[in-house]
Parts: sequence; C-alpha cells; structure tokens
Amino acid sequence: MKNTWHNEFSKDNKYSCLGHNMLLSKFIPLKEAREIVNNHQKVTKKEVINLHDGYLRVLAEEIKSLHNSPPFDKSAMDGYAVIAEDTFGASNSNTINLKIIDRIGAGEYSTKKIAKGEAIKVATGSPVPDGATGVLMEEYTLSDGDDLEIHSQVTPMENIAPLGEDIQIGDIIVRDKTVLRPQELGLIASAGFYEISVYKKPKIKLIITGNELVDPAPTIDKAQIINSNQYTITSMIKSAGADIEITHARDDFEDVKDLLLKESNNYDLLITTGGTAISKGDVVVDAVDAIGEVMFHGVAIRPGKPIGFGMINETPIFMLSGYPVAAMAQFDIFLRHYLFKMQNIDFSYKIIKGTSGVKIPSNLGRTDYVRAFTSDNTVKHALNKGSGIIRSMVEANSYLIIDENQEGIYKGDEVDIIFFDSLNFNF
Ligand SMILES: Nc1nc2c(c(=O)[nH]1)N[C@H]1C(S)=C(S)[C@@H](COP(=O)(O)OP(=O)(O)OC[C@H]3O[C@@H](n4cnc5c(N)ncnc54)[C@H](O)[C@@H]3O)O[C@H]1N2
Ligand code: MOO
Repeated sequence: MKNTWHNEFSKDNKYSCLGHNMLLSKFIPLKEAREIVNNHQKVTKKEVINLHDGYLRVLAEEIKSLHNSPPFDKSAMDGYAVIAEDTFGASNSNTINLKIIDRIGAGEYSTKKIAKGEAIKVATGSPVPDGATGVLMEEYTLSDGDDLEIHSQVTPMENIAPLGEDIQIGDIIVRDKTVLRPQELGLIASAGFYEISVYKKPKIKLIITGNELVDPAPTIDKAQIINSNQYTITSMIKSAGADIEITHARDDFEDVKDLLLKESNNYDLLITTGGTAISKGDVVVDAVDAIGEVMFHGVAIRPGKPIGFGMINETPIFMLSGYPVAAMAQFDIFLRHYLFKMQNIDFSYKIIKGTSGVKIPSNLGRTDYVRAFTSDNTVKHALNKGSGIIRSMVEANSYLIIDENQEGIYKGDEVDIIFFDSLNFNF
C-alpha cells in the first residue's frame, strides 16, 4: 500500500493500517486537499454540436459574425415608407396626400424606388425600399385605393433599423469559454451559425456502495436503508453540467476493485459514495489504493472528513461518504468546482458576509460547513446535526463557514455564508 498522506503527522508516523483501510485519525487541511485536487484537474475535449443542443454548454471557440444584422435597412413598424421631407408639417389639421406605388409584406422586397410624393406600404421587418428615408406608422394614415392621407410627419430614419445596427460582419460576438444562455444562442444564430464547437460534457460514473441500500419503497426490511444518494448526488452532478450513469455495488473489495478498474477506462471521472470509514465493509479506499493511487483520504472538514481523492489510470476518483449530508457537503466543497473546471467554466462561490444569531462550537484546525437557516443576512438557526440527517439540508438554506483558525462562533460574530441557491447552475 502506498503512503499517500500529505500531512506532517503522516510523514512522521506513517499512517496506520488496520489491515483493510487507512486509520482515519489525522486529516490534511482543506487548503492542501484543494491544491492536490487542482493539480489533478482534467479538462474535457471539444466537440461540434447543433446549436439546438447548445443551451448551458460551454463554447470552445470565438464566434465572429458572418452576417450584418439586420441584413438590410429594416422597417421597425407596419406603415408606409416615405421620403421624410414629404411629410414635414403633416398633422391632423394639416394632412398631406401621397401616392401608394407598391405594397410589401415580411419576406418580400419592392423593386420600385420611391420618388417625391410617393409611398410604399411596408410591414414590420420589411426591407425599406430604395429612396425612402423614414417609415410612418399606419395609425397616422388613411388610405383609399392608392391614395394615402397622412396625419403626422416622420423625421429622417424614423422607424428604420439600419443595416448592421445589431451585429456587423466580423464582429466578435461571443468569446471562448462562454456558458451559452438563450441570448447567446440567439446571437450566434443571427451571426449565421447552426453548429458550434463546445467542450464535451464530463462523462461521470457514480458508484454507490452499500449492502444495506435499497430503492425507495413503502416497506423495507430490517437493517435496510433507502438509497437517497442516488438522487442527491446524481442531481448535483447534472446541475454541474455533466452526464451521469449509476451503478450500485456491494461492499466487496474484489468486486469494487474490478468495477473501478473497468470503469476508469470508460469515464472521465469516477465518484463513489460509501465505504470511506474504517469498518470491514469500507472497501473503496483500499480498492483504489490497490489499482491506482490514493492522493488523500481524510480532510479536516466537517461534515465530510473521510473524503478520499485518487487516480486510477489517469482517471480521477472522488470517494464520498455514504452519509447523505456528508456526501452532499463533499460535493459542494470539492466536486462542483472540479466538474465546472472540466468544462472550462470558472466558477467561484458567492460568499456573503452576515451575522451569526447563534453560538456554534467548533474545533481549531477544522473547517466547518455548518448547515444554517439564514434570513436578513443573519443566521437564525444552526443545524449542526448528524451527517445522516438529510432533512437538515431541506430545513437549512445556507452554509455558515467556520475557518480552521477559529474556535467557535459567538452570537453577534461576523460570519461567511454561502446560500444554497447560489450553488446552482445559473450563470
Ligand atoms: N470509527 C470511525 N467510524 C466512522 C468514522 C471514523 O473516522 N471512525 N467516520 C465517520 C464519518 S465522519 C463518516 S462521514 C462516515 C463515513 O462512512 P462511509 O463513507 O464508510 O459510509 P457508510 O458507512 O457506507 O455509510 C454511512 C451511513 O450512511 C448510510 N448510507 C450509505 N450510503 C447511502 C446512500 N447511498 N443513501 C443513503 N444512505 C446511505 C449508511 O447506511 C450508513 O448509515 O463514517 C463514520 N464512521
Ligand atoms: O464528518 Mo462525517 O463526514 O459526516 O460526520
């Protein structure tokens, strides 16, 4: 077994081995764990997709417009294209008469050129006919056959969207690494593209371990636990823009080892839940150690301290706890960033300064992500319950972060808060 601990303690003492797993007695600091993870960051390759599939994908090229938009001087209103000077002084009490020489709808253009005293009926979106310098809204006109009576004047260029007003040929309209929202998709389409190059979605295999786990059902047997991680972690992975497939494995060293080895060749990233502690069923870390390298196992955080990270055949693996809250917190602390960075998205948490309305104990040397209910920037309740209490993640709306150099929080202290809502895939 390779020694992969990175703290001073481990260098001096080595880690103890219980015959099946590393002893979870010392942990590396969060900062150090983050560095190790960052140093093993993977980025996905590029692929070309149809623009229809572009929503929330990450652009892997710079887009330069192939078109002017609008592509011609365009009428912005339904009405009459006129020579603006012909309309000067027109009002309800001083109407002016013009001659209608043509009528066009959207998608049509007139071959005629307007001369003094003439008008062409146009629709919103029609090309403005040659010779016209303004469009008079239909509401200010009366027509009888080809005779047009106008009741208002137009200024030059009034109600005309000039060629290239929005985009000009060659303009850089969207940059590399932009997450595509509806408005970028519309802009790219207007620029003439129906295919785009994007970073591939990371392909993730989630392996859920635990002999006790069963799918949700109205009745379950004694000693069975409902597998909720298959919903929480899966949806978190999807919310970070990755594709996910799940396998349920039994707590068997050989089975888990073989499965991990096989899947390390098929996926960009492996994630496991369960089996990170030290009982004999906790086989995941040992399995990774047998076929790859465990870069760390145990980080000074709470919840989530037994998290492991390693590499199997150049494929990164995050070993999350079985406890539902611990696994979610581990995802929030490490995995969301990792998955975003795989797609070249630079994501950082929005940390808000607030006040604690409650006293919360914590240990020096450990970073705590305390589930908290915060309103008006004040933490009203701290839900620092067990890591199996999934309900606490529903009752809380935020994490209060207690730094490793801080021993406890007192009522009235300034604190760092991350709202759960700010973690979602909404750019
Ligand atoms: N002697 C020690 N025991 C434990 C330590 C320790 O340092 N020394 N660490 C504790 C901490 S902290 C955590 S977190 C857990 C991590 O345990 P595992 O990752 O090995 O998880 P399991 O033992 O497999 O499961 C824990 C708990 O969660 C339930 N579980 C597991 N998977 C799921 C799932 N997919 N959906 C819902 N619930 C799940 C499982 O049934 C257990 O109740 O270890 C502590 N122990
Ligand atoms: O720290 Mo464990 O990670 O949930 O209780």
